[in-house]
Amino acid sequence: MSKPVYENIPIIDLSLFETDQQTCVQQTKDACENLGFFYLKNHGISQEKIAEIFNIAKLYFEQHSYEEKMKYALNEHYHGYAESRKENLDITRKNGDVKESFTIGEFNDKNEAKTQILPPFLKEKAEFIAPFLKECHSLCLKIFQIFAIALEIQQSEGGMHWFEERHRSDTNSCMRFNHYPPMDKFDPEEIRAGSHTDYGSITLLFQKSVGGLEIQPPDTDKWFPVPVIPNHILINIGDCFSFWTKGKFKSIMHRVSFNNENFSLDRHSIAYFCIAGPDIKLDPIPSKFIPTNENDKDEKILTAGEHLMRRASAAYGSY
Ligand SMILES: O=C(O)CCC(=O)C(=O)O
Ligand SMILES: [Fe+2]
Repeated sequence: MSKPVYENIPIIDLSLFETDQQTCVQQTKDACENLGFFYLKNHGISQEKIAEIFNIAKLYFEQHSYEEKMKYALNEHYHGYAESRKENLDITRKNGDVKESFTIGEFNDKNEAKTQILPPFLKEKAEFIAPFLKECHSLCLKIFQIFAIALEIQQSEGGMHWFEERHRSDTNSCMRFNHYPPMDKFDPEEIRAGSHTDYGSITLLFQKSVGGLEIQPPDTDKWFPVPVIPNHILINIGDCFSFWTKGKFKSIMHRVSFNNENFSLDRHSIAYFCIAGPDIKLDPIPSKFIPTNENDKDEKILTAGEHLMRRASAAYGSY
């Protein structure tokens, strides 16, 4: 029997930002404080482009041998190809995740990859992939405006542009194609993506037909399925927002598991990880909602780059 669907994942209509900003901001604030996950509709990225990026990812995985893929294995930025079991998102588990992935970093204005050498197949598609990444990034910047308004960051501190400024250029943002191959038999000991929180600021997750994503809402030890809703992007808060808001915005555990219905099916997903510049500090933001106290001064403040590298190296081991 399938598990009940968690019914409280909010759906935010981004067109409200233009027509009823107050409602949009309040709904988003509630979503970030309660669950840290929400669906976005009317987000402005066309379904045709999303279908095309899934198509590119699928062809990349299908049309290249293991040896060919490994020529572009993960580099020092953790960009590139990661074979099945390479990543182990839940470091308490023995076996790695049953998935292969390809991570693409930022492009320059000439649509050239800045952080890696792309395999010829993806390089040929850069005219499509680079603007798609930029569109994802612009959507994230718009979401950050909503967050800054929600947190009432003072004009003198940067106001609604506070988070945007920290994600302007030369960030560690990246897009990851995930391919979860089918299993011959259902084995409850295996997992497609171990339980984890995301390391960056926010993640845009594009899901497609086959589900399996589950979340663990705050203060529970239960897992709830996150259904795929066509034409909606799933947004989740990453660790950096939890640091910036002292836990007010939730970065919650999620995983992709096998179940009796999906173990024999191929699964594809695409994540855009929006990550701040490497030197951006993760200290509490100037907001009346985030109290500061004397002890804050004694705490070692991480940068976004330090946090990312710690978590990525734990999950991937050596590159
Ligand atoms: O594939 C998915 O649905 C989720 C993947 C995920 O959580 C991640 O890559 O951080
Ligand atoms: Fe994740």
